[in-house]
Amino acid sequence: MKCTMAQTAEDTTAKTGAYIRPPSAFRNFISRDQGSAFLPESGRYHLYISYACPWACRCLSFLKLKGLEKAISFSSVKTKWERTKEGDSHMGWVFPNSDTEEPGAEPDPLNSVKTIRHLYELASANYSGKYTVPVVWDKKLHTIVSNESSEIIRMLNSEFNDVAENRNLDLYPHHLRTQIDEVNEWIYDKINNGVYRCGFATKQEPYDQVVDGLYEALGKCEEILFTQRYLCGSSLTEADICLFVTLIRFDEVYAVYFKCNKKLIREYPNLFNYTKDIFQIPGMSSTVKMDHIKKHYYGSHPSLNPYGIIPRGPNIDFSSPHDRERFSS
Ligand SMILES: N[C@@H](CCC(=O)N[C@@H](CS)C(=O)NCC(=O)O)C(=O)O
Repeated sequence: MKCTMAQTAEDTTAKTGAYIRPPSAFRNFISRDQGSAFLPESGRYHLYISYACPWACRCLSFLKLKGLEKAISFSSVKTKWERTKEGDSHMGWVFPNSDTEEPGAEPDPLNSVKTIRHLYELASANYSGKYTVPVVWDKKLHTIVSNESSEIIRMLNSEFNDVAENRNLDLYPHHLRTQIDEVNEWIYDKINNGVYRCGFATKQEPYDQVVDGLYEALGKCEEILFTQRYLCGSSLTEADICLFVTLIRFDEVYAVYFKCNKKLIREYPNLFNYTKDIFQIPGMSSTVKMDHIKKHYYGSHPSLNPYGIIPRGPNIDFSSPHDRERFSS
């Protein structure tokens, strides 16, 4: 590690040149169980996201698909990382000063702080990890409940059913759990995190290793999606949302920015049509703000893109027709 305090993504590259993602620190679970410190009450929680961030957009997707917009508020930070404290070189997520400064981003509605870092400092005075989104904030106890997307999506899926408009939608159903866990594991390692490990590698060898694994895994997905509509069969599950957030960013950003250009998603017929299929599920397109995605990645890591130029293309139309209905009975 290059530094121990106020880390950003670029700081988490080991001496070997391989990018290592540190674990999340706030791991409480909102639960319906009696005696839980965090009960799933309507109006109690706020989800802080960045529309650019795939991990945060997993959570936003669950919030939308489950119909939790009235029960859980959410807001997005600005696209580009900025200085989070005077006299400190840390760069991170910041809130705009007004609703009009950057469309889609809002000033902090709860604590009137200027940065996500501030929220972490409010929640824990001696916090020394990364200041990441997503963050689930508890308005009642004035603290962070969780900053781990894989756990936040489980809470949104199962614990808020009393207040969810789509309470019958179960994206992690019992009979598919083993299969979803198994798929998630290699997709996370080789694809979701794989693109970052390609992009943030600082030596050729770790890049070569990861990029090969990434394309093996994409090939495997392409094969699975040749015979079935979704990763775990005929119904949408958590595994699909987790893959989607990476696929939707792939050709627009990762192919160029993270050097994942061996093959584009639009060159895989099944993966490309599948991405459009999920994008077109009601609620999902509102989780994709491509201007936020492009401005963030191309503008927030000066060591990867010193001039911050945003490539013009390819501007894919994910709302165009797809062929996935061929699997409907
Ligand atoms: N394990 C976390 C990872 C979240 C994460 O890495 N978020 C990135 C944005 S895509 C972030 O906020 N990075 C801030 C930084 O690196 O300082 C999760 O899945 O929730």
